[in-house]
Amino acid sequence: MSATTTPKDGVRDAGAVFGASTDPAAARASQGSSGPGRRRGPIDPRLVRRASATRWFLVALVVVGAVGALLTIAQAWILSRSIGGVFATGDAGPALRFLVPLAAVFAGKAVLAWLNQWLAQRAAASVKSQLRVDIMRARLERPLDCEASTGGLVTLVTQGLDALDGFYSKYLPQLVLAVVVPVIVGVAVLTTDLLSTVIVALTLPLIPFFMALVGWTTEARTRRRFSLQTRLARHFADLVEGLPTLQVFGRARAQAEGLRRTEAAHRAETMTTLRISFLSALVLELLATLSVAIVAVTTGFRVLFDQMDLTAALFVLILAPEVYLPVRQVGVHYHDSADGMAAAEAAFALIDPAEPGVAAAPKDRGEIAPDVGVESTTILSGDDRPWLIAAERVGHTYPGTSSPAVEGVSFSVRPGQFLVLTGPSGGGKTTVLNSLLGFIRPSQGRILIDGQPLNDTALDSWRRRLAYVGQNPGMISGTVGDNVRLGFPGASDADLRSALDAAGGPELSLDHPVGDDGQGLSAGERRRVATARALLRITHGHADLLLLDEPTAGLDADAEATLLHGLRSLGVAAVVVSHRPAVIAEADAVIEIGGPTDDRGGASTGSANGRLPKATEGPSPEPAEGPLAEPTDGAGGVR
Ligand SMILES: Nc1ncnc2c1ncn2[C@@H]1O[C@H](COP(=O)(O)OP(=O)(O)OP(=O)(O)O)[C@@H](O)[C@H]1O
Repeated sequence: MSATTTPKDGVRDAGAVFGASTDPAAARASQGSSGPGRRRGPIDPRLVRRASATRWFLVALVVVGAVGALLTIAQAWILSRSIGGVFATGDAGPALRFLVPLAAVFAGKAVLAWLNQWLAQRAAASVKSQLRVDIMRARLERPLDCEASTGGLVTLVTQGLDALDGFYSKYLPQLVLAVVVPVIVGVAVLTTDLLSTVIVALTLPLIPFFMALVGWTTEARTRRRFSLQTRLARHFADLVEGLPTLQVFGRARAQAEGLRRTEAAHRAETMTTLRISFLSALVLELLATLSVAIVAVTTGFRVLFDQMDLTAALFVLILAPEVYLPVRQVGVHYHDSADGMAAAEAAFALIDPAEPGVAAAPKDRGEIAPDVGVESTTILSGDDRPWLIAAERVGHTYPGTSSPAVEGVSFSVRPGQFLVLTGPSGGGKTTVLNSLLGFIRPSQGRILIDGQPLNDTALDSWRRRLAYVGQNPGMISGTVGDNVRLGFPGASDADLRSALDAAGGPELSLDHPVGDDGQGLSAGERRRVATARALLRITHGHADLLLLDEPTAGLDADAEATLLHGLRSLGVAAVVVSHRPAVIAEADAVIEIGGPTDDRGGASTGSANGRLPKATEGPSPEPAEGPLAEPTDGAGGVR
C-alpha cells in the first residue's frame, strides 16, 4: 500500500494564462521531485492535436464570437441613435420604432449564448470521452508502465476529466471572444472616435498583463491543490483496499487521523485558490472600470464643449465596456480551466509516455543500439528452427527509481522450447516476463519476436499469440467455468473440464461460484483456473507462447507433476518463472536472473544467459556456444 505521491503521480500543474513556459527543458526541470510540468500557454497544443473535437469547436467559436460582436455593435448603434434622437428632438415617439430591431438583437444574442453553451457541452463531452478511451487503451497496453495508481487513475478518469467542462464551456469561448470581440468592436469605435480608440488601445493590454501576474501566483497553488486532491483519493483507495490488514494490526483507526490531515490540507488549499481567484477578479474589474471611466470623462467633456455629437459619444460609451469585458472574463474563467487543464496534462502523461519527463524506452530503429551489444544466446544447439522470441541485453529501470530492477538479460527461445527463469526474489524475473508481454517497454536492450523488434510489432497481434498466467491472475465474477472459458470463448464444457484437469485442478467444479476479484477461490485454486485458461488458449486459441509466473506455487507434488506433464505435451514454447526443482527439471534451459543485492536493496545487477539441456538430466552442461553462452561476471549465469 502506498499513500505517497510519486514524482509523476498523474498530476501536472496549470500555468499562467499568459507567459507560461513553452520550453520543454523547463517543463522537464519542473518535473523533478515536485512532479508537475508547466502549462504550455493558454491552450495546450496537445488538446488541439489529439482531441479533434477541440479544432472544430475553436472554429465554431470564432464564427459565433464574430456574429456576437456584430450584434453588440448593432445594439450600441440602435441604443445611441434612439437615445440621441430623444435628446435632440425631446420626443420619445420616433425612438419606439427601434424597439423591434432591438428586440431582434437581444433575441439573436440569446440564441448565440445558447449555441455557445451547446457547442461547448458537445465539445467537452466528445473530448472527455476521447481522452477516457485513450487513457484506458494506454492502460490496457501498458498496464504496469502507467504510473498512476488505481486510485489516481479513477480520480482522473471520473471527476478529474469532468473538470474539462469548465475549460470548454467557459474558458475557451472566453479566450476566443477576448481576441475576436475587441478587434471587431475596436474597429467600430475607431470609425467613430479616434481619441477613445487610443485610450482603449493603451489601457486594454494592462488587463492581460495583470492577469499574467495573477496567473504566476495561482500556478503553484492550483498544482498543489490538484496534487492534494489526487493524494486524498489515493489515500482513501489504499485505505479501503488495506482495511483488513490495518484492522488486524490495529491501525485502522489511526489511519482516520491521516485521512483527516490530508483532507484538511486539501480544504486549506482550495480556500487559498478561491481567495486568489476572488482577489484577481476584483483587480481586473477595477482596472476595466477605471479605463471605461477615462473614456467616459473624455467623451463627456467633449460633448459638453460641443466637440462631439451626443449620439457618437453614446455609441462609444456603450461599446467601450464591451471591449474590456471579454478580456476581463478570461481571467475570471481561467480558474474554471485550471483544474481541467491539470487533468488533461495528467491524461496526456498516461496516454503519451514519450512526453517530457516520462521515462520512455529508446526508439527501436530495428537495429541494436550501440550500447546494447549484439550478443545473444541460443538455448539449444543443433536446432535450426528460427527463434520465436529473443531478449537482447534487456534491462529496465522503473520510473522514479535510480538503479535498474534488472539488466543484461539475453536469451532466445525456439518453438517448442521450455525456458525457466529462476533466481532470488526481487531479482527481476517478473519484470522480464512483463517485458515479453509488452506490459513494460524495457529501458535497455530489446525484445525480438520472429526477428522483429517487439516495439515495432502491434501489441494486439502479439498478445493473440500468448497464453499467460501472472502471479495474481485476474478473475471475473461468475463461475470457474466462465473464468476458464476466457481462454477460448467457443470452448465446450468438456474442453473446460479437460483443461482444468490438466492444470492440476480436477476437484474444482466448473459451476463453482467466483466472486469479485476471485473471491470464493483459494490462491492456489485461482492459479489453477488461470493455468487452465492459458492451456485452453494454447490448445483451442492457437497461441504459441506460454508465459507463466510461478505456475505450480500452491500445488502439491502430484498436481505439479500433472501440470508439468500437460505443459510439456502441448509442444509450444514456454517461458516459465519458477524456483521449484520439479519445474527446473523439466526445462530445456534455465536462466538465473538477479544476484547480490545492491544499495537499492534487492535489485538484480546480474546478467543472465545460458544454455542447459534439462538441468538435472545431463551430467554437465554442453559446451558453451557463442559469446554470451558463458556466465558473465554478474550475478546471473548458466545453471
Ligand atoms: N512498478 C515498480 N516500480 C518500481 N520498482 C519495481 C516495480 N516493480 C518491481 N520493482 C522492483 O524491481 C525489482 C524486480 O522486481 P520483480 O517483480 O521483477 O522481481 P521477481 O524476481 O519477479 O521477484 P519475485 O520472485 O519475488 O516475484 C524489485 O526490486 C522490485 O522492488
